[in-house]
Amino acid sequence: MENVNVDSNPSPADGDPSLPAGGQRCGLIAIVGRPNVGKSTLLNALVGQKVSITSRKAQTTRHRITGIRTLGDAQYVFVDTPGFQTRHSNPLNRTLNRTVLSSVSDVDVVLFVVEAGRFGLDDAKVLSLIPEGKPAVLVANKLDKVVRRAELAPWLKSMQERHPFAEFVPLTAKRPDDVKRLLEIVRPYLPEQAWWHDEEALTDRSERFLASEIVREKLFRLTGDELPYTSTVVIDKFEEEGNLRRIAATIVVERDAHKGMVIGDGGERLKRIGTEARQELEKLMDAKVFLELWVKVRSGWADDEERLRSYGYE
Ligand SMILES: Nc1nc2c(ncn2[C@@H]2O[C@H](COP(=O)(O)OP(=O)(O)OP(=O)(O)O)[C@@H](O)[C@H]2O)c(=O)[nH]1
Repeated sequence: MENVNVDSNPSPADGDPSLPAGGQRCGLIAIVGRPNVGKSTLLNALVGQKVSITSRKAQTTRHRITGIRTLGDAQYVFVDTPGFQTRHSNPLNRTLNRTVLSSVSDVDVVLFVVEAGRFGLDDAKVLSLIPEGKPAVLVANKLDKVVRRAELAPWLKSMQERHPFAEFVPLTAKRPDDVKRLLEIVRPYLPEQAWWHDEEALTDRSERFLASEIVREKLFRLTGDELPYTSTVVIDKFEEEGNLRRIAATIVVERDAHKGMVIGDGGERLKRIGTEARQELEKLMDAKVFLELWVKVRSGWADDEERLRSYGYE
């Protein structure tokens, strides 16, 4: 498996207390809220193109980093809160919610997202999981949909009574100026400490890593249980030309029979893997993606480097 290290900087947990902060700020941020309030939209806007859905930090094994944004002296590290489930209340979800509680406790600040002017039972359930002592920012999203702005003031006041929020930010996640303002508001809540990630690691290399992970995800999803997990994806080429990414990847399998599984009848399956991966990468990278996929048998001799198909040229 390709081993791309997206985190070349030591983390605080790696233990270098002498590392000078140099006026830098860095912290973990969780974005929580019931489904459909706009969390993904907000996250994408907050991190811009520097999305890294896969990297992990040693000191936050309970979190998956969903994105990182470095702006001025501050590095914002956005993390997942696994299992933040409100749709169904069953014993499993209740257990998950307890996990969430502890994972929310680790972060420096929580962005609690609701739709401006609305607060329902689902919102209340999520809010109840945020510990009182944790700095929480009320993000009242979809402000553009609020017709009567005058009614927002009393609503904000009622929200103030529900929870000791540190900040109240009505905004439209789709408006860049609003998102920039939110970053400025969050900045003081990030502890003064050295960045955990270097800026370079967040751009090209993490996109490269992202590409291999997305192809891998599609590969396993579309082949089901048939394909052994020893199969891997290697990125052979990753080129950036403005708003275009040219990516060539090789799916490496153990046996000829596995190769057949990946390719499928008449190349159908490989084609789907390529198409789905390309579409998702385009969304994540906010760029046009040309993706070429090859399949190679690791121990094979005859098919080495055989180019099977290329996709993305439309
Ligand atoms: N009008 C408007 N629509 C928005 C805004 N932010 C998000 N949306 C829309 O709201 C819908 C839900 O957005 P998502 O970002 O998928 O919401 P989510 O909270 O991540 O949803 P889940 O993944 O279900 O938890 C999408 O159709 C978005 O386009 C906003 O500021 N204004």
